[in-house]
Amino acid sequence: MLFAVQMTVELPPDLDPQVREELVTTEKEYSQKLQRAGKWPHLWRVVGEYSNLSVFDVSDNAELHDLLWNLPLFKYMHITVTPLAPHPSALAADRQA
Ligand SMILES: O=C(O)CC1=CCC(=O)O1
Repeated sequence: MLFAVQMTVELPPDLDPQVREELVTTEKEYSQKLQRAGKWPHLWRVVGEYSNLSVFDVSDNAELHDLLWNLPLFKYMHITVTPLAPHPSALAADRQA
């Protein structure tokens, strides 16, 4: 199942810089592990915002929930999830859900 997920990061301005660095580093490691596993096939920056637009390829809602819940930056994110279905006019196979 494919889901479009937008994650907008809102770190507290007074967050300790070292904590911030550790969070960003562990977030990168976590996301790259999932990208290599094929669970997170698209990760795009939303231009001009501390936000990304991602596509997840997971078995079900529960798997997506677990992956998002375990994001190191989860508690500093506003997340919206959009379930995707195949579009009848889509040509590219990788655009099918
Ligand atoms: O920078 C972001 O958009 C948050 C994020 C998600 C995966 C990652 O590496 O950073």
